[in-house]
Amino acid sequence: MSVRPWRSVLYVPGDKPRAVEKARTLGADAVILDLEDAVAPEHKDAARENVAAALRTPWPCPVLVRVNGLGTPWEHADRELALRAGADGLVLPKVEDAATVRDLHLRVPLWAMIETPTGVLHAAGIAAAPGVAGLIVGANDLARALRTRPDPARTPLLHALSAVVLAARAHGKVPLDAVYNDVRDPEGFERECGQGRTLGFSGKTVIHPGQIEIANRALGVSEVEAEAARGLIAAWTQARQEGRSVATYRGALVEQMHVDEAQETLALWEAARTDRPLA
Ligand SMILES: CC(C)(COP(=O)(O)OP(=O)(O)OC[C@H]1O[C@@H](n2cnc3c(N)ncnc32)[C@H](O)[C@@H]1OP(=O)(O)O)[C@@H](O)C(=O)NCCC(=O)NCCSC(=O)C[C@H](O)C(=O)O
Ligand SMILES: [Mg+2]
Repeated sequence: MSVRPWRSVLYVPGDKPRAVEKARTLGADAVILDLEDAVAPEHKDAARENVAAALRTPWPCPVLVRVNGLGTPWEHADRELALRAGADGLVLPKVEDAATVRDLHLRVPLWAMIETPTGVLHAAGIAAAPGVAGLIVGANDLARALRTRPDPARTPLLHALSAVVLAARAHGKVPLDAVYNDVRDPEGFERECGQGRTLGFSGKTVIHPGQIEIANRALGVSEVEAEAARGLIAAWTQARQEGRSVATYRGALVEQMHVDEAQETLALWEAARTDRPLA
């Protein structure tokens, strides 16, 4: 089973060379070099050059480039740069329908940001489009568009968050949760990571080095979980050897889907400990 962890995916402003270089060393599962909202209009050209330079040397993790959206003055130059410079994927903001994705005919995996009401309503079609590797929630834009009020439990966004997970999972794509804006609130961030994992997200997009380790822990497989997965598989194997179709482990029913889940858990646990060249 080939799996890759996406526990922490770090946005780095493309116009900050020092932050970009630092990002190589921070232990994020992937990095997004941002040309969009983190970069002011007057810095867009410099950011593009900086990102091109950063992509000339190898990275220890996948590097995606977030380009400016369709209809902006920068969209063509950004896309051209991401493709020419050899990014591992392109993050497209504010994707609203599958036709947009299909018309791009990209040669690299596309990560579609779902951050408008229309994008949420069309998330399943977007996830199904060829070339889409994953869906990323943009909760700042979405909250603004929905006119929700701030809520630590994210209650007003739960429907949309689940819609994104549902769409991505239905089509075998990776769902990534939104950023947590308060970089000085590790407890709140950890709570939100846990909520995202409970909802079914594979990982969390993060904006600060201090959030990476927390996301890797909260969305990763712990030693205790790996041990439980091994125990469950052993209980199942023994039951099958004894001719039984079902087993129990620690008092709970075990069926084939639980074994599949345990195997995926162990593969993720293993993958987080090894170098993972992109397939
Ligand atoms: C949020 C920040 C502006 C905080 O900056 P600052 O207060 O300067 O942070 P620190 O002083 O604590 O920084 C300490 C060192 O860490 C480096 N650093 C900081 N952030 C990053 C980063 N993201 N990647 C790599 N390195 C980083 C600093 O350079 C310091 O290093 P050193 O000088 O060696 O000490 C800032 O963290 C930041 O700009 N974060 C990224 C913001 C961003 O990318 N925003 C856009 C993506 S989020 C988004 O768009 C949401 C979505 O679209 C939606 O709709 O929701
Ligand atoms: Mg956004």
